[in-house]
Amino acid sequence: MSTHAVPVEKYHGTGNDFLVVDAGEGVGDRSAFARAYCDRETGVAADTVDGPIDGAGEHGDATDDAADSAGRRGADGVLFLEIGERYRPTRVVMTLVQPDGSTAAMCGNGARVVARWAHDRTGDHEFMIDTQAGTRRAIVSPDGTEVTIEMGVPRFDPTSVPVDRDEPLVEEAIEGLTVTAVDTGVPHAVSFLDGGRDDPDGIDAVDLDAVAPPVRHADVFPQGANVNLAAVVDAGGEGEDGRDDPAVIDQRTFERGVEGETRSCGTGAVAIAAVARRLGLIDGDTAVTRPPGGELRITVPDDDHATLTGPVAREFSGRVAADPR
Ligand SMILES: N[C@H](CCC[C@H](N)C(=O)O)C(=O)O
Repeated sequence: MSTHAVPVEKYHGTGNDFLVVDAGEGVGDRSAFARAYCDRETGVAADTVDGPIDGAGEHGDATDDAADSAGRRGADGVLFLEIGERYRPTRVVMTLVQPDGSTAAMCGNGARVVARWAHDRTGDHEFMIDTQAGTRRAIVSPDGTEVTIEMGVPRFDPTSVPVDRDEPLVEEAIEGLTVTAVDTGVPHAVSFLDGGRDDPDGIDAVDLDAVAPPVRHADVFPQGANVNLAAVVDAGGEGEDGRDDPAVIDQRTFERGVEGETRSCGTGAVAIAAVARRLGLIDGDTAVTRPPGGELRITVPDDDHATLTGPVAREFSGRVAADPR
């Protein structure tokens, strides 16, 4: 059993918040670490860590932070990162361990946080992020506050998601929701409803914590699924200047591994845009999704990789015990 202290940094992307730990810090039981420190009632907060860590600023130094998730105790996961600065561009191997102790192959907002963390360390603006779903290129904006990730091509085929079907699962009734299944690095079920956030009977009227678990655990998803509710607010398409205006889509996501709703989900945003495009619900191939924690910009060109863009903010740093027991 190891009792040494481990430097941690907290970041969030549109309210999807993560602890970042250097993989070389020797955390033995990563699942136990994530279960303890991600807990929303007893997990880590700026005032519970010993800090700040060397060269990483003071507690609460994230003056760029706009979302109201800053200061929330716990996190949506722990990113264990290994940075390879001898490569050009710099590579980062990313492993996301979730609050239930499981590992997710990919995480869009997590990857955005990874790029910002690597930017804060190196000053570089381009990175290759190695995930269990493949290598993803990341670009950090000139001022460091926004990150774009190349997300791969969304896949509907049953083997990729996976779904227990011979054909893609499209607009099928699953446990009370009408669902389309897509792989954006992790499995997603997407259900479009009629009303957006402004509609009193729209997506915010749904009790997601009640509706999502039966879909998340449905037999048709052998590895489970993240469950998204979406509503098209504006279909986008050609604007007055002849260029495509992005579609606007309200988003809510119940995440596997968190086993609850998160303030934002990047792979979910890409899944929603890809399904909207496939079902002909939006006119162009660009969309803005509006999860509770902010706004994400997505492109889903036909037969090409999708992209995900949005803000990332740094919350605080400090040290926690490697073994939380
Ligand atoms: N929040 C993440 C998704 C994590 C995926 C994970 N919840 C799973 O599939 O088990 C995102 O921004 O894409």
